[in-house]
Amino acid sequence: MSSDTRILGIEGTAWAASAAVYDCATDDVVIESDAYEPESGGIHPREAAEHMHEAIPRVVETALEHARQTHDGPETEPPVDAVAFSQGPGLGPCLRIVGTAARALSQALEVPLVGVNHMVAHLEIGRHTADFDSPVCLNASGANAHLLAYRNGRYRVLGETMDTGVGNAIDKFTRHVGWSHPGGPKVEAAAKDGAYVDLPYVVKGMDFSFSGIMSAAKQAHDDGVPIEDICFSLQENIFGMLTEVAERALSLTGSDELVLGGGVGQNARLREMLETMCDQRGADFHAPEPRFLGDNAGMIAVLGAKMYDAGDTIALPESRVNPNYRPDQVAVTWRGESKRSEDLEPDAGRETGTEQGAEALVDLEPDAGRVRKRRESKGYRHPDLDDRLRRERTTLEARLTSLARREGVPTPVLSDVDPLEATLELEYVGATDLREGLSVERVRDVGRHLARLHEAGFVHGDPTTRNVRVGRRASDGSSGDAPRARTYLIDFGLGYHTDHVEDYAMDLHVFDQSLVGTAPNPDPLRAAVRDGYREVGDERVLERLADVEGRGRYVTA
Ligand SMILES: C[C@@H](O)[C@H](NC(=O)OP(=O)(O)OC[C@H]1O[C@@H](n2cnc3c(N)ncnc32)[C@H](O)[C@@H]1O)C(=O)O
Ligand SMILES: Nc1ncnc2c1ncn2[C@@H]1O[C@H](COP(=O)(O)OP(=O)(O)OP(=O)(O)O)[C@@H](O)[C@H]1O
Ligand SMILES: [Fe+2]
Repeated sequence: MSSDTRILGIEGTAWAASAAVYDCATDDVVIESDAYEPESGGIHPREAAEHMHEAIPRVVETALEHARQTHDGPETEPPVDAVAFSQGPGLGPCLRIVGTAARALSQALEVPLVGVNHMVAHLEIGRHTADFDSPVCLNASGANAHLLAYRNGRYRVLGETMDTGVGNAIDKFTRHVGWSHPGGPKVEAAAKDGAYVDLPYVVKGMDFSFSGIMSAAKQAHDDGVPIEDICFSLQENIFGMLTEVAERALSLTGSDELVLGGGVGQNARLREMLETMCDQRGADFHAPEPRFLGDNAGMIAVLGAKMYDAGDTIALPESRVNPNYRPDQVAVTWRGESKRSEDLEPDAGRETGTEQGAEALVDLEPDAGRVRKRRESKGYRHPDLDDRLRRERTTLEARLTSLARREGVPTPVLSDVDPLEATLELEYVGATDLREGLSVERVRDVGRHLARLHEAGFVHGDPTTRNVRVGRRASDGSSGDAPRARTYLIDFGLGYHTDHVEDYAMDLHVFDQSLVGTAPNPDPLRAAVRDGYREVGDERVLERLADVEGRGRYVTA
């Protein structure tokens, strides 16, 4: 940033009472923090609030003192241009103390207030320190875990945890085994001497869930499995899941930049996996220095400065805190024209040669009417897990692709499968991916197709706009009045049999998120998916979908 803006930032959403001064001219960030460490158990909201009450005035005073000393204007001038604070998400009692302190300071110093979304700050600090243009952001913090990408003035949630945040999941396990909070660093240390044991691994499109793996880990501990092995395997699976969905997000958006944010981002194994994944696919990876990863006011001050420079300040009546403030609720005012393009553009579809998906390399041979798909070994994954996933998914893809066609859903005909080599040979279908050919009619078809699968008792598992092929091949010579082109579902490797309404709703939710993440005007498309689904499927699934979407997952547990 080229301005000479100076901002005081205040953070206190859960455990870190923190204040910082950011000076745009020098790009210096000075942070003063005081951590709350629970005597036993996890974070108690009331105790955390008491900590904020005590520590916030102290850290703010230290930061302000620094601001005064480094201020070279007249003494009558305030030492900073604005006060930025974490407005949410976080623990209500903590947020209110921070909000009150920020309002008081802004009045005393006679400078404006800037209300910062803590999650957006976790990702903007990485974009700032990396100087990336339009990265995909993986936020791995205590109370949250999600993938975000910028599109049309907002950070869109491409994928997220379906239950607890990643740090909280780990902390609950360590509480179960009697270790003190926070557990993440202890798991990291114990994992150094561990060996791999099988644990659940759950991703659904770009969403994921930790409840299954955490119960299995607790059970393994109760059954006497060595703690080092559990810690090692927890890291391999949990971070493997996060890395896999991050790769899927890169593939879906066509971005070649990834940034990491959040307290769990301090974990060296997670960073190593993300780095390896990005290397393997030719993308750039950046993790900010550790002081910017865990909760800290530096990230609040830096984003506060960008917002202030964009004129994004708030009046007192708008300054109420919001414990459930979602990142996609923030109107992004501070991102000008980007160097490459306003929005992320997916890779243009190549119709011959080799296509790199998130999981596989696909050789396209449209003239021969076939494709060969090979699930490549992933260097970031533990070899045992890698073998297991590649085999399981290849077998499932073969089985469910055929099963779906028997249920009347267009899919490629399978000509060969080799689970050991993780390869498939399939019919070449469609003319382009749905991503390049979105229309209301086509997504309505997808709604019908998904309903047919669900009526037959299974889910696709990863129904994104890239996993739908549309249109005829040019050689079909179809024109104007010809029957409407078909809409094919491909890539069933994450599918599974289930009779749970929740799983069906999640399947729709995954498709919905891919529309929101990639379509310029998603709302009519989202309505059409539901219309198509309603024609064939069960209304209860749509009701559950509304429920899935309405769930406030941004609650510190
Ligand atoms: C809403 C806000 O209050 C919340 N903040 C938060 O959760 O604190 P954060 O500093 O981002 O993350 C703390 C988590 O980060 C984990 N953690 C810290 N060091 C770790 C390490 N080396 N390996 C794994 N986890 C680690 C801790 O166990 C803890 O669960 C959030 O951002 O979700
Ligand atoms: N049967 C097919 N006919 C035509 N094109 C195909 C076919 N299968 C795959 N493709 C093309 O290759 C791309 C990648 O294939 P696929 O989705 O199966 O791989 P993947 O690595 O599992 O991808 P991802 O996990 O990113 O969805 C598809 O988006 C599509 O463009
Ligand atoms: Fe955080």
